[in-house]
Formats: sequence, C-alpha cells, structure tokens
Amino acid sequence: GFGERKAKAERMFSLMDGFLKNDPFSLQKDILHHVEYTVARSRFNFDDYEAYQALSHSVRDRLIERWHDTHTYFKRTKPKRLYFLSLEFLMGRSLSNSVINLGIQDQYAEALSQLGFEFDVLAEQEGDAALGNGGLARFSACQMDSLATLDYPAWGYGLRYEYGLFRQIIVDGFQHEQPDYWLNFGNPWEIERIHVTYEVKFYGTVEDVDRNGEKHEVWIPGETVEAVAYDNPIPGYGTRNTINLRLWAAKPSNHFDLEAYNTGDYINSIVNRQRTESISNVLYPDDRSHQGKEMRLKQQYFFVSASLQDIIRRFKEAHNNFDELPEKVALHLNDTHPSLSIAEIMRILVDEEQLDWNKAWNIVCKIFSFTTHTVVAEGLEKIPTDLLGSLLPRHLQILYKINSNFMEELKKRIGLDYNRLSRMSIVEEGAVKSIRMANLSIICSHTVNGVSKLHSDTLKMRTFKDFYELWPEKFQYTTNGVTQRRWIVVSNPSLCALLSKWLGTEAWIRNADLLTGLRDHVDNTGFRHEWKMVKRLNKMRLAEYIETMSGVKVSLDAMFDVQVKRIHEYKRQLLNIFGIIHRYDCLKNMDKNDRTKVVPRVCIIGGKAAPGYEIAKKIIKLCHAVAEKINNDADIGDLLKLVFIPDYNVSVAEMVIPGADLSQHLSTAGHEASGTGSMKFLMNGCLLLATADGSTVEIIEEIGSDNLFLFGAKVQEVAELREKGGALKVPLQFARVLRMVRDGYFGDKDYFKSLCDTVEVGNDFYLLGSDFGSYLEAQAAADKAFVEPEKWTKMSILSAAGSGRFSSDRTIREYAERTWKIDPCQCPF
Ligand SMILES: NC(=O)[C@H]1O[C@H](CO)[C@@H](O)[C@H](O)[C@H]1O
Repeated sequence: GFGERKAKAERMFSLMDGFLKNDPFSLQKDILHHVEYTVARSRFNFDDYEAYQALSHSVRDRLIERWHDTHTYFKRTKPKRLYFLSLEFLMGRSLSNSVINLGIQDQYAEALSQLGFEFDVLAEQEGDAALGNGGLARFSACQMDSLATLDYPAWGYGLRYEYGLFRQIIVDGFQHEQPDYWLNFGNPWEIERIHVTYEVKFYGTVEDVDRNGEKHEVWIPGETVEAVAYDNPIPGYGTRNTINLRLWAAKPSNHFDLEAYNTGDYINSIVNRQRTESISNVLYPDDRSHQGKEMRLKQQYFFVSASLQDIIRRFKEAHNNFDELPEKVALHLNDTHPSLSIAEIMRILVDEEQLDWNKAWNIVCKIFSFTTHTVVAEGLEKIPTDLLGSLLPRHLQILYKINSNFMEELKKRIGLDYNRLSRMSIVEEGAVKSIRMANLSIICSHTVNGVSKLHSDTLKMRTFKDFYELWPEKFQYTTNGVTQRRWIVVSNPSLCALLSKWLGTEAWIRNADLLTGLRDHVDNTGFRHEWKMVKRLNKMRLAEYIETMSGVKVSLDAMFDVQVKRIHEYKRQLLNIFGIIHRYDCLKNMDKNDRTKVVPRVCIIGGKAAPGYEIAKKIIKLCHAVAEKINNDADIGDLLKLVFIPDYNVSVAEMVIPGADLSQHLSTAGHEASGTGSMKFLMNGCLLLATADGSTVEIIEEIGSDNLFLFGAKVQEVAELREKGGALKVPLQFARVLRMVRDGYFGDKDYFKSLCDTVEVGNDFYLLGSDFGSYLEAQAAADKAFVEPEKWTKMSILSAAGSGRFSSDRTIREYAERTWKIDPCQCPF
C-alpha cells in the first residue's frame, strides 16, 4: 500500500546521501571510483584514455541525476512536450560542453590537477559523435542545447548509427573514406535502455478484415526488427533541466533463429541477424538528397516507428483521450527525412487505436510542424511507390488515401486546374511513380518553416508557390541559430573570459542579445588590445594544429582566411581556389618591391565531399595540387600559404573558428538556405566575405554592410545572368586562371578537365566567372582593411556585438512561441 511504498522510498533515499557533491574532493573520489569499478583499472596505474573514461562517467552520474529530476518533474506537471524528429544529430564531443553546462568546470579542473591530470588533455581523448552530415545535423544539436537551457519540455529522437560520418583521409591529395567506428571503446554519454524496445515491421501484405461489420486493414509484416533505445542526457546551461536525446538501434527481434539452428543453418541465422542490425549501421554520407535507396527508407521508417510508438505510449500513460494529443504533443519534422511519421501515426491511430479516419486526420494535422532546409526542388525527397509498396504496403495505402482526400478538397478550392493539381499531388506520376515527401509534409503540417528570411521568400515565390497561395498562413521563417555555449564558451575560453569581463556579467551566455554591449567599448583602445590578444592566442593554437596536420609552418601575422563546410559546387570552394591561384599568379608577376605591400595570407579550406560526388572530390584534389605548388615556392615564402584541413568535423571547427580572421561564404545567391557556419565565425569576431545569400542577408541587417565584405550577383539577378549563358562576360583574370588549370600548371590536366568544364563560359551554372570580378574586389577590400589593425578590430568587435540574434536560443524561443506553442517548464529541485 501507500505506507509501504513511502517507507520503501524513504529507505531508498536514506541509502543515498543526497545529491552528488561537486567540490574537488568529492569529484576526485568519484573519478577514482570509476577508475576502479567502471574502467576496472587500478587507481595507481591508468592512462589518459582511462582517466578520460572515468572522468566522463563521473560527469554522466551528475547528468543522470538531473535527467531523473527533470523527467520526474515533467511527468508530474504534464506540460505540452515537443518531439524533435531528426535523422541527423552532429553532437561532436560531450565532456567539455557537459561540465560547462553543469557549471562545475573549475571544480573538475582543480580536482584533476591535484591528481596530476589536465582537463584539456583528457578532453582531447574523446571522439566526435558524428551522427550527421553538415549544417542540418549541427542545427539539430544546437537546438537541443537551447531547448534544454531554456527549460522547454522537449525530446530529440534519431538513429544511433554504429558508424558515424566517414573519416576523411587524404592520400596524395585525394579524399578517401574510412569507417568511423566511434563506438569502438564504448560511449560513456549514452545509457542503453534494454527495457525500452519496440517492434518495427517491414514488408508483408495488408489484409482486409471484417470487424463488427466494418472493413479494417490489417498489416501482416514479412519481417520484424526490434528497436532498442539509447538515451543521451542533454544538460541545459545554468538550469537543472537535462532533457533527452533518444537514439534507436536495430536488433533482430528473435535473437536466435531456433529453426535455422535445428536445420543446422546456423550461419544463415547469424547472417539474418546482421542484416537486421545493419539498419542502424551507417549514416548516409551524402548532404544532398537520396532517391530510392531501400536501406535509407528502412532507416527513416525504423526511427519514426519506434519514436511514435514511444511517444504514444508515454501519452497514453498520462491521458486516455486522443483529443488531448494536440494540447500535449508537438511533433517537429526536421526536413522530410522523418515525414513517414505522418503515415505511421495514422496507421497507429486508425489500425491500432481504432480511431475513425477523419478524427485521426484532424488530430494529426494539429500536431505536426515542418522545417525544410532545401532551396531547390531537385533536392526534395521522393520515394518510388514500388519501393514503398513492397517495404511498407500499409503506409502506401494510407498515403494514397491522404492524397485522394486532399485532391478532393483542392478541387473544391481551385477547381479543375489539372497542372496545379498534379503539381500539388503527393503522388508524382511519370517515369518513376513517387511520393513527394515535401508535399506530404506541407499538407499535414500546421506550420512550414524556412531557415532564413530569403529562404522562406524563395519557398513562397518558387519552390512551394502553389501551397503558399493555398495556405499563406502556414508559411513562416525562423532563422537558424547556433549555441554560444559550444561556439564561444567551449571552443573559445579566452574570448569567453574577455566578454564576461567587459560586459561585466556572464549573463550573455544565456542571453546573447547582451553582446550588443560590446558596442559601448569598441572605441576603448585597451579593450581592442585585449581583443587582438585573444585572436592571436587562438591563431597560435590553430597554427600549431596546421603544422602538426600538414607540416606547413604559417606566420601569425598573416591573415587567416578560412572556408570550412561540406564541399559542394553551389558553395563554390572552386571560386576560393581560383582566387588563390590568381593571387599567386599576381605575386609571381609582381615586382619584388611591390611585394612588401602585399598582405600575407594563410588560406585554410576544409570539408568532406560525399563519397559519390566526383566533382567535389576533384575540387579537393585541385586544392592540394595548388597548395603543393604554392607552399613549396620559396620565392613566395610566407606571403601566401594554402592548407587543406582534413577530416573537418565539430571538434576541428571548435579549433579553427576562433583562430580565423576572415571566413568565406561564397554560395551563388539563392542556393544556401541559411548557412550556420557564418554565425559561429561572427560570434568569434571573424569577419565575413560573402554573397547576399541565406542568413547572410540578416547578418548584414544586424552588423551593417560596412562590417563585412560583400560581393556577387544578388538572388534576383541570378536567373537573368543564367539566361545570358555563353554571352555572359567573365573577367580576363578568370579566363587566365582557368587556362592555367586546363594547361596542367598544377598537374593532372586530364583529371581536372571535367572540373574546368563545369565553369566554362556558357556552362557555368553557379556563376563563378561572372562573380569573379566583384569577388576579387571584395578580397582587395579585405586586404586593405587588414593592414589597419584598429579598423579591422573594430569591425571584428562589431561583428560579435551583432551576433546575438543568431543564437539558437532566439531560434528556439521563436519556434516555441510561434510554431510549437510550448512553454518553459523548469525543474525546481
Ligand atoms: N544541409 C544543410 O546543411 C541545410 O541545412 C542547414 C541548416 O538549416 C542550412 O544552414 C543549409 O543552408 C542547408 O543547406
């Protein structure tokens, strides 16, 4: 009875001497406890990696404590919850971020130094959790940090890939992909939930059955797989709230195939087992969309089915009427990768919970919201109906029914405009009959978000014009953001200290708008001096890393000019490389005396190319070929260096971004939905050289166009320029550089031919040639500003001062208030 339970609870509590203490001595005890009993090494003999493991487990204990309290409080107060569904989360490392968000960094540093260890050295032992490709994936991770910090009752759901994004190995200038087996020595930041498992079905047939005189569909699966939950506590900064990122791993449903065993087909039973587990094996390494890959579709359905079964179970524990679902649950689709959830929740509500179709549909349309991260229609996901019909026969039926109901509604609204009807249909007829996942997501979501103002305008005017004209109220934009905890406090501690000193508070860490206070100090020479010292310190760290990675020694007096992001033709790394070739060519032909006036540059490029993306791989090779030439040209010396940083990931970004003077964001206007790298550079006082694309348009509004270097065609000019095709004028400098590459000046002329063809006049879809002139002017303007250190430093300070708007805290608050309609729910104990 209650009395017994109360007595048991008091006894349980009395056995624990309250919350874990965070004084250095208690921390030391806990670390050594884990050395002995978790890592199982003698406390008198363990190395840095084992110390890292023990340290991490002691931090994990403190996360779990807060995780329990937070979820106990959520359970008690039953707030409306957000479920953020994303197939990718680029979390990076957890140790530093966790101790900083727990507010016990200093205590840990003290505890470790007394044990003879350095926190930063142990932190370097951790591998990245690289469960994603690029911007979209890191966007999810930054959102989770802000959701926790702002006390929103939220969960993230995704896949626990056995292999994260491939390791990029460069051999002779060529990218090679190596498996990223990040779970090699276990992962202290996750908790396997052996009791949280769900069956996920695939293949099979759908039978019509009669139930009380009514026809019902029953799905008879051909294969079932078990989904097991792995929880990753996400601590907020300056709050006790610690939310959950639940990632699913696939396990064979019947761990042992007795029949195969009895028939001696033992090997096959293991093979089946492995085939099943392979669903959550590997992240698809392509930042572009994937059409028609069965395993990719299996991954998408596997994670949404497990997530929705888990969400519905949790809802039913506290509620017994699905009419309450929209008041208690917000489901967010991070791009179309999780959009099968629409068909899956309809299946659960209609087939399993026996709700009437229309009742279920009305509920479902109140709980979904959608963010698209794509600009161009070609990038929108489509699933061939053949593939879907064989893998998920019941879902195809449901999607056809959703579409036919929608088409009926639409005809009433727009009449028999067949072109428009077929454009808006979820089903695309044609050579490969397919399901348009974006149309499905828009039709079922109450809100459709673009990730920047320009992006949203493009969606309204072009990509989703038909839907915008039908439902203008659904379309809005919530400009992306990045978390200042990871991108300043974790990655740039010296800047963090400087900001708190001159702003006179640490409150900016939870409220980035306070960074505008830096404007009050921009004319203070003392402040500018300290600002320069912080940048130099970070440049020293980056220079050491460059020398270690590439053997190239770089001068700290040079401008560190950085372009780091996935390699993509639209991101125009080739424009950067052509600019460097031009700069080299000018230096070589320059009178020695004039060279004294040249601004020395260290050009740093980094990023992974999707394994099957040949042109992107050729860009990486050309970068190495040009670097080979320039860096070994004694005549040029320190005036120009080019370095390719291999295996660019979150941890490398944390080291590169603080050390950059200038960062480049060169996408052809109208192609980058937002871009988030630019926001991280801005927060670290790095000046931008960019096109007016994506979120850069809003950055200009915040910091003023005289604090960055703009160039290139505006979005409204691009189509017209493309029209011109072969008649397009390109500067001589561009033709000369192209000729140099074509003639083999950097070797491998045959290999680079197809790359050169992509930017040949008349074929230059991303307009590198026609933008080259203004690009060189912007570069010259950057050189001119750099030789005036006080001017440059002011621009750098004003960049950081205007970066507050690009905190993911602002992004999340806007989503919470305008899209998800959820309120903060802070755990009081
Ligand atoms: N794949 C991506 O990175 C996409 O999502 C990111 C996050 O919204 C955007 O910043 C980026 O422009 C877009 O290409």
